[in-house]
Amino acid sequence: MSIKQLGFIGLGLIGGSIVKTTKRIHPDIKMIALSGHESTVKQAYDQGLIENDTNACIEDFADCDYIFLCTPVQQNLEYIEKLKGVMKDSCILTDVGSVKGDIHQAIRNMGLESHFIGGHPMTGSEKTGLSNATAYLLENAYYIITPTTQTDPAVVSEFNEFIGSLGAIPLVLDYDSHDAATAAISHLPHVIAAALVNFVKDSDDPDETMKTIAAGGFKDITRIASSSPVMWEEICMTNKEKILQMLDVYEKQLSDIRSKITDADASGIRNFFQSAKDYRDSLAVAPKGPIKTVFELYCDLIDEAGGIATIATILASNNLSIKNIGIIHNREFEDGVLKIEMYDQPSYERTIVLLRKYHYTVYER
Ligand SMILES: NC(=O)C1=CN([C@@H]2O[C@H](COP(=O)(O)OP(=O)(O)OC[C@H]3O[C@@H](n4cnc5c(N)ncnc54)[C@H](O)[C@@H]3O)[C@@H](O)[C@H]2O)C=CC1
Ligand SMILES: O=C(O)C(=O)Cc1ccc(O)cc1
Repeated sequence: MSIKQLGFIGLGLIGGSIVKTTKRIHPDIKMIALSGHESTVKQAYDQGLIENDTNACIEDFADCDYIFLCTPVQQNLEYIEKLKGVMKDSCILTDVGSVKGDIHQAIRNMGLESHFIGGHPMTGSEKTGLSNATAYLLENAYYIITPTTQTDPAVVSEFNEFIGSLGAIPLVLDYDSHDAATAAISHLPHVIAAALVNFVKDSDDPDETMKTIAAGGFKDITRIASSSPVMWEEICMTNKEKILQMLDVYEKQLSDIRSKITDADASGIRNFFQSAKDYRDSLAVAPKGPIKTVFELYCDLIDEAGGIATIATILASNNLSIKNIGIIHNREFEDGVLKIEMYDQPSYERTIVLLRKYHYTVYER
């Protein structure tokens, strides 16, 4: 399918980032949008991103090839019925919501299964709004895709291709596995971060000693507590069962370490931290299983003529073939960094050792 027009309902951090990325990579694709605040639509128009300068009405979405629902998850559900009578036959409705079970249920209720592919970019931040959206937010992020049983595989493949063209890594999962996995690695951590912040707030003294001395560790683990309360309210309301299951298991973990501390079980305590450290340290290593493995590293480029050529020569003279190389700017390396992709794990590891030997700063991801 050649994509001519995309529609966006919601133009915040995620919707805005997809629009900005699409504009960067596919400048000929036309985009229209409606948003909670009309001023956001005007801003996007002024930035040359979308065609409309005031909120689009639902009927305007009739010519779209894909419509992206990019509002908080419960709001997304409300647009399905409105769009049903408007979408053209070949249109695919998709969403970026953090929970997939509810929207799949709503799609089934509406009889729209052959017209829907769920989506969830595993990237973002605690910030909100179009002003924080970037044309690089999706870069190298897994983008989970949850087709229905009735989505034509060819249509899923085209959608995967489009998502891949934006620099993200499409990964197909069923919606139930998605909701279980995200409850563990995203929803529960947000609950824990907020609980920890509330705990410190309630425990602090009138001089706010805890707040004053809070160091990097506390700030690292609680950054996501600054996320949108509306968004997290809606996620907890729609993934309730799975979040509760994960909370039960997590409470058991807390109670286990509590017992070890009570019993002064030194080796038990050490094992608790060692096992967490080993697993946490392994997160940087390339993923296993069905998840696509990408052997990418990032390297600060010395600001001089021939900087890339020097690195390419070092690698070539050591028989290391580069799969892909280029300067990128993304959310993590805003000032730009050299991204080098290798073909396999051994050459990835040798490249790191070699570049460090030549005093380059190398980041493993
Ligand atoms: N924030 C993050 O890091 C991530 C968020 N998501 C999902 O993306 C979706 C959007 O989140 P963000 O972009 O972060 O939020 P945001 O707060 O930055 O943007 C939300 C957008 O939806 C609009 N909106 C809200 N209610 C609306 C309504 N009833 N009608 C029309 N527009 C409405 C707002 O005006 C705004 O443009 C959510 O479903 C969230 O679960 C997915 C991945 C990461
Ligand atoms: O800020 C972070 O690190 C996040 O975890 C962002 C995030 C929030 C919600 C999602 O569904 C996916 C990613």
